[in-house]
Amino acid sequence: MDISAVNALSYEDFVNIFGNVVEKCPLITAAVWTSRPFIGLNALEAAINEFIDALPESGKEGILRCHPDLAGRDLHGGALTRESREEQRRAGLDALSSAEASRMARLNEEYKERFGFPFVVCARMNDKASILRELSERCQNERAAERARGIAEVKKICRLRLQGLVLPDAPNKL
Ligand SMILES: NC(=O)N[C@H]1NC(=O)NC1=O
Repeated sequence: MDISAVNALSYEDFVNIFGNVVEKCPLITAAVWTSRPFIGLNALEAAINEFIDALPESGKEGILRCHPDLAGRDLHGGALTRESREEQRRAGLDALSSAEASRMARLNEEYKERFGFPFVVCARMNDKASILRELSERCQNERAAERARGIAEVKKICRLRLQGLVLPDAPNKL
């Protein structure tokens, strides 16, 4: 779909198509519909990022809490969104050894216990080894730094999901 097709969508269709670019947060999509017309994919992404940045810290934590654990119960129970399942599969998280799976589960719990929100990382820019390493390192951070880091990862996930739905902006004709 190109950007003019995106701009022509009703809000119902817009939310149906883009409602999960931020995991389980269709409210964000519904809010940015008002900012149409978008001049391109980057403008749509910028509107989403601005909305997120304007939220109070509790709202940002709320976004993080909408994310499923990586390699967690939802992956094994088949309860993930289509997008999350595909991202976790590509990173190899559906094929962990039992040692890797128990390490991931233990670190995820430790992280949630410490911060009160789940560990979020852009799985498509990682593999299982880098995810485990990062999870272990980030458990040592301060809460505010982790909140900001998690939101930065949400934005990366969002960009890749948007790119899967919208054609890239045409290069500038100078
Ligand atoms: N917890 C977490 O990072 N989940 C997300 N990461 C990602 O790439 N897809 C997700 O659902």
